Amino acid sequence: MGLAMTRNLLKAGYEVVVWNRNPAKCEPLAAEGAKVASSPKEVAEKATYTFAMLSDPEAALAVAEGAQGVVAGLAPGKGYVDVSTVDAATSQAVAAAVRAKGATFLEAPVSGSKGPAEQGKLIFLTAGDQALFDAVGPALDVMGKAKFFLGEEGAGANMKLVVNMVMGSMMTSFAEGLALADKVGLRQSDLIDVIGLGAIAAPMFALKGPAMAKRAYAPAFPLKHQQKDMRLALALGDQVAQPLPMAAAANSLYIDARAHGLGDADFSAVMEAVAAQQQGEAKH
Ligand SMILES: NC(=O)C1=CN([C@@H]2O[C@H](COP(=O)(O)OP(=O)(O)OC[C@H]3O[C@@H](n4cnc5c(N)ncnc54)[C@H](OP(=O)(O)O)[C@@H]3O)[C@@H](O)[C@H]2O)C=CC1
Ligand SMILES: O=CC(=O)O
Repeated sequence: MGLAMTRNLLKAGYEVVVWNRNPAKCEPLAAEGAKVASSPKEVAEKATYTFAMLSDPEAALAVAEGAQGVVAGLAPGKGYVDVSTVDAATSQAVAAAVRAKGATFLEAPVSGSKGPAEQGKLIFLTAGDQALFDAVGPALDVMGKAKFFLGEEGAGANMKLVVNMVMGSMMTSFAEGLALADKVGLRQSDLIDVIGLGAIAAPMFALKGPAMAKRAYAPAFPLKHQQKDMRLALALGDQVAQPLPMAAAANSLYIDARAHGLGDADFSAVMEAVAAQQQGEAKH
């Protein structure tokens, strides 16, 4: 995600300084004009606005608050925009550390996958310092097709988790539908067409369905990240005493798929966990 988003900033003429834990991943961006820093701290020292796109809460905290982290390089007049999908508590902790340095903070998780990231069509779900939202608005417009400012930090993270909880449950339901159709002798391609013509049509089903029918899962949104989002959404439900039985059932399928080595496959590979359950039943 970070690679595609940075490419769009470079194409739009922004001067960009990049860092990645595995430095080899910076090489294509360096070839396209980005400068490479040796730490997140150096990025924050060199840039006015620092963006982070990281896997999970642990990574977000390490990169923000580590000895060579972003916060160490911040100063008044600078801003930090974290576009990773994390929970509200992580975002709030980072916001406090950023503000203690006199800088501003915006959480801005994105909806939309690898394709929208490449096409500059992400949806930003932001919250935090509105002045920073206004300042980086033109850059968000380069990377995305829409941006929402939702209030205090935590609101963007919560919105993202709710959206991805719905998406994750939709995907498991779709996988079960494909499996059931196949078991009763229906063509999965017919099911995809029928769903696509009716009120439950969704771009996700049209995009992922044909590959799922072939049991092919080239990664766009890694399954391990979808499972992380289900886990964080369920924790959010616990915090506010909102039962989420559908999401809990879906999460157990993602956990199953992860345990079977599918964490780096696309999240549609949850189909394999559904299929494995079918085979398990057949043996009994
Ligand atoms: N892919 C998608 O379709 C979408 C993803 N997202 C969210 O965006 C985020 C990134 O997703 P994506 O790009 O797909 O994920 P990747 O797994 O491809 O990238 C994760 C990034 O986090 C870095 N990282 C992980 N742990 C650490 C750490 N401890 N310290 C420093 N860096 C670390 C990785 O570095 P390294 O390269 O060194 O491993 C890598 O740069 C996730 O939060 C995901 O949920 C949101 C919308 C869509
Ligand atoms: O977080 C994933 C997405 O597709 O959005």
